[in-house]
Amino acid sequence: MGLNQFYQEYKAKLRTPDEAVRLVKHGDWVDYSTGVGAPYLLDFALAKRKGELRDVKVRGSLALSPIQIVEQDREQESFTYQSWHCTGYERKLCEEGLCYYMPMLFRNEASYYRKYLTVNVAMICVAPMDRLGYFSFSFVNCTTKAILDTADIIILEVNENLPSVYGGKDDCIHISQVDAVVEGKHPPLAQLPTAKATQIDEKIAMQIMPHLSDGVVLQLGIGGMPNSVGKLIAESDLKHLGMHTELLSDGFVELYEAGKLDHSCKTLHKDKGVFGIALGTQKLYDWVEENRGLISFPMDYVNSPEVMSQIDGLISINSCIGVDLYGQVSSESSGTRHISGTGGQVDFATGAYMSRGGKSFICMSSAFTDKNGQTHSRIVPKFTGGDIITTPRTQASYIVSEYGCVNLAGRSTWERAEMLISLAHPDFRDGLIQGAESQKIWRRSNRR
Ligand SMILES: CC(=O)SCCNC(=O)CCNC(=O)[C@H](O)C(C)(C)COP(=O)(O)OP(=O)(O)OC[C@H]1O[C@@H](n2cnc3c(N)ncnc32)[C@H](O)[C@@H]1OP(=O)(O)O
Ligand SMILES: CCCC(=O)O
Repeated sequence: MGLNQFYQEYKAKLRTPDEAVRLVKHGDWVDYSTGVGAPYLLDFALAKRKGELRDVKVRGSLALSPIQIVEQDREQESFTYQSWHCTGYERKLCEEGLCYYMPMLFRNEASYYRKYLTVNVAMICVAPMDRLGYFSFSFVNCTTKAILDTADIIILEVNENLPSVYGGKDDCIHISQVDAVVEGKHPPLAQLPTAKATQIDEKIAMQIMPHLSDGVVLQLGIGGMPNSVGKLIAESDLKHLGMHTELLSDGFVELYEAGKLDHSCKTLHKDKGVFGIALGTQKLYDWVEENRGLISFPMDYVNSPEVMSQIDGLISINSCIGVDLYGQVSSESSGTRHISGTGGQVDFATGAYMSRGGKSFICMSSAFTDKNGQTHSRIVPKFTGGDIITTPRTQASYIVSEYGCVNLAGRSTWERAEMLISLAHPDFRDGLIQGAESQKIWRRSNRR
């Protein structure tokens, strides 16, 4: 078989975006690829069919740029959009009733597709085809293969800005498996810069440092705080660190540049950093491109607690919106206001617990100041406003604020209340004690 054959097949399947989106029918479920790999040309073309199509449901995730089927159809005449994990943009859409969240555990998302979901048309962005007819999923291994395996019709959008990225499993698709290909000019890749570390972030990171040692394997979650911890580790004396993370973010580039990250002590995938999706700045994207020290895997592998149980010293660092005195962790909503998603938080809390020497840290500043300048304690007696519980109290382990670090695992209700109140801002402690007393989780002998 001549190599030229793949180019011929590519040419035969090449369509304009307008031609390709003609494959969508009334009532279809359409899947868009995730994050920095979201389709751009196909989205614009599909949005042009507003008013003509009826009841088309589009699934997406971690959208960093405006989604045209939403923006061009705010009346939802033709399209309904739902997301597996909301960015700041999608959270605003949720508030306007233009986006609906799909609850999930990231390790299970692929199996939802394989077991239950219908995908009539998959629209997936990929790197340009290689000489053997393969398209790399680039920065978005994630759940891409499961979506494609489920889809009746596969349309690839080649994004010239997406590089080929090495993967251990489910990281590419062959031209022979595809129905249509589109190509065209794309804007530069969207970036998600890490927020600058605050003094409170640094104090929180200081609470975690005594739990780390040479050779530990890190997972850093989404948001400013986990990345601040990464920065502090980069400035420490720690060495020979490893990476096994769902989200590969800029914090890891800092660790690499500081000479800390060589994966040499890993008990699984020694010498290789493992990730599911890369999302950050162009500096991160440049580092990941054809980097033989990194391998992407699908989320049902990266986030599998059984896989994590084979990694000694797995340290998971994530953040949350608030915690109640029972130890329930809310990380994806504030009351009924949807903010982000469960993502991999529960997967990593479970897996780090199963890792020999592993630990799961969930971090927060003790208080939050809202847009009106009002300060609220993140530690509350109980959740009352519809706040979604992300990590249940049975799975919560180390909780960290700038005032300390406590381990809730195995602790009774009164011990939890006492430990969590010790993490609260002093201004809120008396109120929390009163709450604990009225909820009958405060011992007479508890410290005041
Ligand atoms: C496993 C891996 O490798 S990655 C997986 C880890 N995944 C998770 O942990 C999933 C759940 N966690 C998350 O989604 C994030 O870590 C978060 C949301 C908890 C924090 O992320 P950050 O980006 O640091 O959040 P940030 O401080 O910017 O707040 C996000 C929004 O929540 C709002 N918010 C945050 N805390 C509160 C609060 N206590 N009350 C009300 N609103 C709040 C903020 O105002 C902001 O809203 P805005 O965009 O309208 O201004
Ligand atoms: C990729 C980030 C999603 C999550 O929070 O798990």
